[in-house]
Amino acid sequence: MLTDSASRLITYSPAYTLVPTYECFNRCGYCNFRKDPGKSPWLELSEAERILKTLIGTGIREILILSGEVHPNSEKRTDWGDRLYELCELALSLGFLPHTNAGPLSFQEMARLKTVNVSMGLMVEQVNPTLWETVHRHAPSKVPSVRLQQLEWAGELRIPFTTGLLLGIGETPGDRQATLEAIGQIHHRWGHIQEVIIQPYRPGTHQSGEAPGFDLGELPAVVAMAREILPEAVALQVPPNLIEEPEILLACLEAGCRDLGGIGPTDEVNPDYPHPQIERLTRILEPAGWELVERSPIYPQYYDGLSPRLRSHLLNAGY
Ligand SMILES: O=c1nc2n(C[C@H](O)[C@H](O)[C@H](O)CO)c3cc(O)ccc3cc-2c(=O)[nH]1
Ligand SMILES: C[C@H]1O[C@@H](n2cnc3c(N)ncnc32)[C@H](O)[C@@H]1O
Ligand code: MET
Ligand code: SF4
Repeated sequence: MLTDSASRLITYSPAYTLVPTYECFNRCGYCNFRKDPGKSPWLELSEAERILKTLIGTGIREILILSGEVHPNSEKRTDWGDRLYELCELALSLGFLPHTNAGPLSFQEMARLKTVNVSMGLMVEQVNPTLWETVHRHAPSKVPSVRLQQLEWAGELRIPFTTGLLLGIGETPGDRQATLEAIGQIHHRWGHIQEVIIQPYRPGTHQSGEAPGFDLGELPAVVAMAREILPEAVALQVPPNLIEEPEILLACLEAGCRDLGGIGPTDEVNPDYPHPQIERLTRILEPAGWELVERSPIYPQYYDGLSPRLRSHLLNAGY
């Protein structure tokens, strides 16, 4: 049977995650990534350079800068912002394409990081404020209005943006719909949301609290709802390392998911769930008629909006 090859492409970004610091003043109950403030030495530029140089020629092109958060009022906040910027600048200078997710930023911090990132991101998680009484009880960064404000500012700044939902943290199906609608409204205003991650919470071995959990069998239906609510131009992403069952992954693709996110040596957020190898994913997808292809951390429709400098870095990286 001849399939329309264009519609059967699934994208992913060969990525490596650099962590400026694991310290975070928030304590999301489901987080296996965070360390207490002061307990995680910041990544030195010399160490980052050593790591990045080992990645040259390996096919990795995205550098995900994923960070714990220094409190906005902390006297270390400026140094933290500087370190984020310098790590992005270093990655660019070595031929990589940075994508930063460092939690909520001030407008100025975001504007500055825009100059050294081809795209950025932040999960909305959920817009249900009652999660503040449970998993987000000690996480001021997770107040829904704070997260949505970030998406607005990213739109105003014309930053190609990745966001998403975290499922299984106590939300109702209605909350999921409301979160998707909120993201859709902001995209309608600014047109900058390149992709929405539909992320199932999975328990790890380092988290501080519990979360209700999510039945992975429900994931395709949430993907289908997201496809229904969000404009076609907004790609849907699911994390293959958190979906061990090939049947569920394939059902998510049938439901409209077209992207598998950044795939690389380690999932720093969920270290208990290593990313699958591309060969294994190909073995799962191809018999079902899907072709797995590489993409850059910025989706093609946003290339023209890049600064000339970032555009040249994108071209030099082979996109
Ligand atoms: O390996 C991971 N990559 C994660 N990424 C990386 C993401 O898949 C890629 O950086 C983007 O698709 C851009 O290529 C995130 C990026 C964001 O902007 C926001 C949230 C995430 C979450 C994860 C994650 O849990 N694990
Ligand atoms: C980087 C993103 O990873 C998600 N995240 C944080 N902890 C977990 C977990 N245990 N399982 C799945 N996703 C998680 C959050 O949505 C965060 O914003
Ligand atoms: N701390 C940020 C957030 O929760 C970055 C991802 S979590 C490691 O949005
Ligand atoms: S999810 Fe992000 S904000 Fe929450 S504790 Fe972990 S690192 Fe901090």
